[in-house]
Amino acid sequence: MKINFLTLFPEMFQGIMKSSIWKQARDKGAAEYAVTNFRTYSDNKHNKVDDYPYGGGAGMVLCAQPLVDAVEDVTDGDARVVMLCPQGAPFSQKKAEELAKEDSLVLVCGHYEGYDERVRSVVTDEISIGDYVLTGGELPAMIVADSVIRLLPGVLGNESSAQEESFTDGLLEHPHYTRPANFRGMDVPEVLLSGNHAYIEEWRRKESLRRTWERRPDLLEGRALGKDEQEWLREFEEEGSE
Ligand SMILES: C[S@@+](CC[C@H](N)C(=O)[O-])C[C@H]1O[C@@H](n2cnc3c(N)ncnc32)[C@H](O)[C@@H]1O
Repeated sequence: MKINFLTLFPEMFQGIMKSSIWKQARDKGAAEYAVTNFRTYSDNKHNKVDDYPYGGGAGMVLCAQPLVDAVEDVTDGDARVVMLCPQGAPFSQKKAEELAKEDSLVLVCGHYEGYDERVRSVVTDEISIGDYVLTGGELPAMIVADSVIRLLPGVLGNESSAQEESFTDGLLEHPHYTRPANFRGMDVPEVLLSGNHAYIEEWRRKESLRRTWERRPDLLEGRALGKDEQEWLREFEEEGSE
């Protein structure tokens, strides 16, 4: 299996690749590793990979361009492209077993406030390692890779075998967008370009609820819903049944 890590911090992977099961897997020819700094794909003259969020707010957002170009360059068409993200599906042994059957895996490590929403256009899977927020996707990528590597045939040998962030207020965070306003035909929602902070705030609360309803309905169990939230939930349910 070839595992390619896309990261802004390649040095974080140096130790682990030379250690323990990771080293054994490589020595046995079961796993091959590549670590790619996606900053090298930036088409910005200063190699910038992040920008301010449309609609305002704290933190920086990873731009779509360098990441999408990097994914497209390192994949051979068949690779599973895994985005490490607190909003992804909870990681499990079952998922590790599924990934271990692949020949090629790309693990995308985010940073800052996360990704421009349009990075998702080149991603096949989104994985969260738990309901907490880490600084970057490097440790989660190592966790995912580690659980997969040890399942590869022959590797184990004789061994028997803050305020708006996700979960803070019980919901997943709303989608993010940064420049450009149109990326490969995908537009930033109009409201984020309006400059109207009240509308933007309302859109974010609603999309935060929608995302939670869509992805983690368990988080809504027992939640004391506000009047507007009840209304939005009815709206989502109606849209879903159309
Ligand atoms: C500070 S986090 C961004 C969190 C995002 N603003 C949110 O609230 O959903 C930066 C990066 O760390 C990684 N990360 C943080 N927590 C993670 C988790 N629980 N599972 C997987 N990746 C995580 C992701 O790659 C993410 O893009």
